[in-house]
Amino acid sequence: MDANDAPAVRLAGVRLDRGTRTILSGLDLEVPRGSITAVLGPSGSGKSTLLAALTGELVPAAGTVEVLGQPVPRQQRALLALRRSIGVLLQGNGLLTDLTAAENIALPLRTHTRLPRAVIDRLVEMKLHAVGLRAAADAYPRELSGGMARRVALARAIALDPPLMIYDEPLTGLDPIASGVIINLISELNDRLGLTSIIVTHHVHETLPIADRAVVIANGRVVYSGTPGELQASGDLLVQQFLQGKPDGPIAFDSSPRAEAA
Ligand SMILES: Nc1ncnc2c1ncn2[C@@H]1O[C@H](COP(=O)(O)OP(=O)(O)OP(=O)(O)O)[C@@H](O)[C@H]1O
Repeated sequence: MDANDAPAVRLAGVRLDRGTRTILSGLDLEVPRGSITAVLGPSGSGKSTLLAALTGELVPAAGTVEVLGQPVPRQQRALLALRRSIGVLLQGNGLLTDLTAAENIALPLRTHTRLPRAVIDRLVEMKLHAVGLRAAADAYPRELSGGMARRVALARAIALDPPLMIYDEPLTGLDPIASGVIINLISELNDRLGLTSIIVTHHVHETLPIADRAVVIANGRVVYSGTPGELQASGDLLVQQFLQGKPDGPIAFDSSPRAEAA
């Protein structure tokens, strides 16, 4: 299969350990190109661990992880090249406080390209425009609302035009209006720029409307993978417990595998 026809992400028989503990096992997943996939699951279920396997931070204990048509490399240079194709929006935004919004967005372009200053300035302007924040170019992060800061972080994550976007809890700490803006932006950027997006989140009800696929992980494995519509209709007790946020059911309230192993 041509690398461009391959799914954006493919996991086959993957097991992920942290130290001697198995966090997730039996992972078989495909994320189609162009899609938005919501990765859901209770706290401590291993969502961030799954993301770490996609970016090569965590080497699987078993199985294969392919991203953008190639196995995640172990060799440092090849890994860095792959990481440039993955835009990551982290929970804390990660903006540098002594740089303006525009300078924050320019940073990956300055670090990873040799483009002339004028071209970088133009690209930064385009990215700010893409997130609806052209007027905030010269503002420092402390001068921005939580929602605006998240949009600047998003503009920085797309600075190098990565084909794959990973969002780790993009709505955490935002009010409902700002959440709506971010979730619409994620959907719009995915469609307009032809990206593939993976959103790890607790915010099930805000995220499912823009998702093409949903994956639920709990108790160390994938308990659901399919469309959001089928997810809501699923009779699976684990899935229902998670969707309804009930403490009692097949997901242990403290779902950490450490508790299970104890
Ligand atoms: N670097 C690490 N070393 C050891 N254990 C870890 C490490 N990172 C995570 N874990 C453990 O792996 C398990 C899964 O954690 P992970 O952060 O992947 O879950 P999560 O679903 O992303 O949780 P949350 O929704 O709370 O962010 C947890 O029990 C956690 O304590």
